[in-house]
This record gives sequence, structure tokens and C-alpha cells, in this order.
Amino acid sequence: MAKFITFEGIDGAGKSTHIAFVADLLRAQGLQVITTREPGGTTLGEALREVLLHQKMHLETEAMLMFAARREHLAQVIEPALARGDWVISDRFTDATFAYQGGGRQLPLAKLEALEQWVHPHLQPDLTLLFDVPLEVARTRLDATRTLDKFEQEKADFFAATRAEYLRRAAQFPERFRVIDATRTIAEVQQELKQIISSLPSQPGGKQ
Ligand SMILES: Nc1ncnc2c1ncn2[C@@H]1O[C@H](COP(=O)(O)OP(=O)(O)O)[C@@H](O)[C@H]1O
Ligand SMILES: Cc1cn([C@H]2C[C@H](O)[C@@H](COP(=O)(O)OP(=O)(O)O)O2)c(=O)[nH]c1=O
Repeated sequence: MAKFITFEGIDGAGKSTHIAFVADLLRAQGLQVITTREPGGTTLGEALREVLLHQKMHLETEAMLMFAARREHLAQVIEPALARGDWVISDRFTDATFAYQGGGRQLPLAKLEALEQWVHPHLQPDLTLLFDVPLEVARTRLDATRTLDKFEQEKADFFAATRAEYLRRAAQFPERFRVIDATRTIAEVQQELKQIISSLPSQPGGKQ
């Protein structure tokens, strides 16, 4: 059966680095795989991403726009792909809203739970890979590579709270989450990803 896999972690943890690797592992098994991202993944979603990453706005506006982009993403991309039997890998999904808007910006989680119930009451990722690194490691990686967007310019305590909320959710939903120690080398992380993917149901040798 097609699966929905999400990649999560604070900025600079290394998510984007590993998405193509995991997609290729699955394709090598003959599976159809699409990769996508949030906020974004559709024409409207990418327009909302531009606004979300560069404009200041009320915290609740930010949370609702994240879910608005997600609604479109589910309707246009994620749900049709899963219905066709394609595997879907998304660079972030709803856990990111809990971590960033809930943890980092302190929006009450009950408000986010209400939006989640509205937008995807019956769908959760089958597997969430949480790339976990201390803030200093993430920051060093980011500083070395790119111009920082609105979220990436946040202070250390914002990322500490974001990371803490990710880890809290991983503990809350242990069947869905795999926490990956992303301080290791890219090769070591890929080795672990290979093991995780090969033990998924529907994989040759994986649990059914
Ligand atoms: N395990 C790693 N060790 C060292 N550098 C890494 C590692 N993983 C990623 N990087 C580098 O860190 C930077 C941020 O990685 P990226 O995948 O863009 O992070 P994210 O998508 O989580 O924000 C990139 O320059 C990437 O090459
Ligand atoms: C999906 C999502 C992302 N974000 C933030 C996290 C990231 O800082 C930013 C964009 O995510 P991302 O695509 O990971 O950024 P980049 O391509 O620069 O690595 O949006 C939220 O705050 N809430 C959300 O619900």
C-alpha cells in the first residue's frame, strides 16, 4: 500500500539533503514516488510560501495560512497521489506547525488541533522522520550556506522551543515517528535511513 512519509526538523538539520536519497531507495524497489514540500507543493501553496517566509503577520494568520496551503496541497497533490497508489514524501507537514507556531511561537496547541481536525481529520503520515540536531549544529550549517528567511532569522530560544515540541510529539506518537540523530555524517544518516526504509511494510523483507 502507498505510504505518506514526512521529513521534519529545525532549519539546518539536514532534511532536504536526504529527501532525494529516500525517494531513490523507494524507486529502486519499483515504487512510484512523488516528493513535495510545505508550505508549498501547489501553485497557490508556493505563492503562500513566499508570503509566509518573507512577510510579518499576526501569529494566528500565520498558522491559518500554513493550514490553508496544506488544504490545497492535500486536495491537489497528496490525496490524489495516495489514491493512485503513489508514495508521497513531503518536506514538512502538520508536525511543523505544531513545532514552529505551537512550540516556537507559543500559539496554544488546542487551536492547532482544531485546524488539524478541520483540514485532515482522517489522514496522518505513515512515517515521520525527525532529523534532530542541537541548535548550534543547525545554525552552523545554515550560516555556511544561505541567506536566512523569516523563520531562520529567529533567535536560539525560538529554535529550542521548536525542537522541544518536535521531540514531545515524537514521544507522543512513537509508532509514527523515527528520531534520527542528524549530528552524524551524511553517510551515517543514510545508513540508518536505509534500515528504516527496508523495514517498512510493503518492502521486500519488511514487516507486513
Ligand atoms: N549530516 C550532515 N553533516 C554535515 N553537513 C550536513 C549534514 N546534513 C546536511 N548538511 C548540510 O547542512 C546544510 C543544511 O542542510 P539542509 O538539508 O538544507 O537542511 P534542512 O532542509 O533541514 O534545513 C546543507 O549545506 C547540507 O549540505
Ligand atoms: C510547514 C511549515 C513550515 N514552517 C517554516 C519552517 C521553515 O523555517 C520554513 C520553510 O521550511 P523549509 O522548506 O524547511 O525551508 P528551507 O527550504 O529553507 O529549508 O517554514 C512553519 O513555521 N510552519 C509550518 O507549518
